[in-house]
Amino acid sequence: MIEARGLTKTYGAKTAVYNLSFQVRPGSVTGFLGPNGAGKSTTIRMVLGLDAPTSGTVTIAGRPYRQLPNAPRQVGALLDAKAVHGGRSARHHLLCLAQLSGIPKSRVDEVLALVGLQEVAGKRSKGFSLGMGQRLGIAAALLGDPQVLLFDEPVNGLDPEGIHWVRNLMKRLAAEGRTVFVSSHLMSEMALTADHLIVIGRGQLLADMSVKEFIARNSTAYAKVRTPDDAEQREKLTAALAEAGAGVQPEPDGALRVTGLELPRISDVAHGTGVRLWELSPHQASLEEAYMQLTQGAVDYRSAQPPGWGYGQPGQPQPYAPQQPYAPQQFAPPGSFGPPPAAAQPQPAPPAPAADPTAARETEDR
Ligand SMILES: Nc1ncnc2c1ncn2[C@@H]1O[C@H](COP(=O)(O)OP(=O)(O)OP(=O)(O)O)[C@@H](O)[C@H]1O
Repeated sequence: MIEARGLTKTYGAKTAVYNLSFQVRPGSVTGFLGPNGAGKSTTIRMVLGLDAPTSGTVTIAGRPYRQLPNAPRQVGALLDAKAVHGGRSARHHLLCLAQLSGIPKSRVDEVLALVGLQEVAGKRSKGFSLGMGQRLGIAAALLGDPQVLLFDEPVNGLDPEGIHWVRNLMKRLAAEGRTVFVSSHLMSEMALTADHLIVIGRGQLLADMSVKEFIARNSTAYAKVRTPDDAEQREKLTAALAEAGAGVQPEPDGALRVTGLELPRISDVAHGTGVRLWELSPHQASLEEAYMQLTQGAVDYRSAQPPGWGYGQPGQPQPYAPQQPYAPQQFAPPGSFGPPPAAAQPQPAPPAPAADPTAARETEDR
């Protein structure tokens, strides 16, 4: 198990991670999510003893990484797949690592086979594609047959077959009772791979719960209602639904997104106003939508998108919206067809978040 308690890391005036406490348990895949600059890599580096916490602790099996006896056989990590001596072959690279950690040579061919690199094992890794480099990094992480595995963006650069392979590998490792901690930006992939999520924003914990609970808490179920293609009918129904207490938003495809009323009630209202329905279907947000909802106030870098794009309410401008203060653990109650989660209430400001995303990184500890 990995356990962080009050983990904090500052670089000069910059607080990268603040008071983070969580546990990563064996037997499941735990996804580690957060917008760019949230502090994921810094956290992983502290778990691995590569950065020292400013305060707080993080342990693996009860000890800080640096105090673990024979750490490479207990903990495997993929951090930066490019951090390989390009002049060495894949086999040579793994042999060097094995030798340094007292791992038998025979294990090298085992992991090469496991990641599907046997045929190119004698080739210099500088000629490797991004995907092959990722596989080599994963092979290195598995070398010591460790119980605890950390993967920072493991599917980066992999093709669909590779992504599928990594997904199954993570699940298999967890099913063997290992602790698997994976950071990723690919929500759709995390939804398929992870059992549990730890989400951070601006260095602070936003959520620590199962994927299912995360989606239920951070998204609002809604009904999609489609009338015949007739503006008058649609307006009539919109007015009647609003009068019955529903929230109604037009969707880009002409349908209506209705919250706050159960499906039978929507049907009754439509019937009462004499509007025919061509569609009345329940919808639940995806992990990606739930994640966007939760982290919208914790992103440092936001790109311009046309209004109506993404999960926000159609018509409300997304681009250049002022950053909302975010409220860790503030959720709309789970439930069907409720109103959209209330905007996060202002919280005490997190300590010294980066105001200027273009500010140069300090190089301390790197
Ligand atoms: N050595 C350093 N010196 C100064 N600031 C740093 C250093 N390392 C990280 N930071 C800052 O700490 C914050 C967290 O960075 P970190 O790389 O941990 O985020 P991340 O969640 O891994 O981001 P990404 O998803 O973009 O990889 C960022 O604002 C980053 O600029």
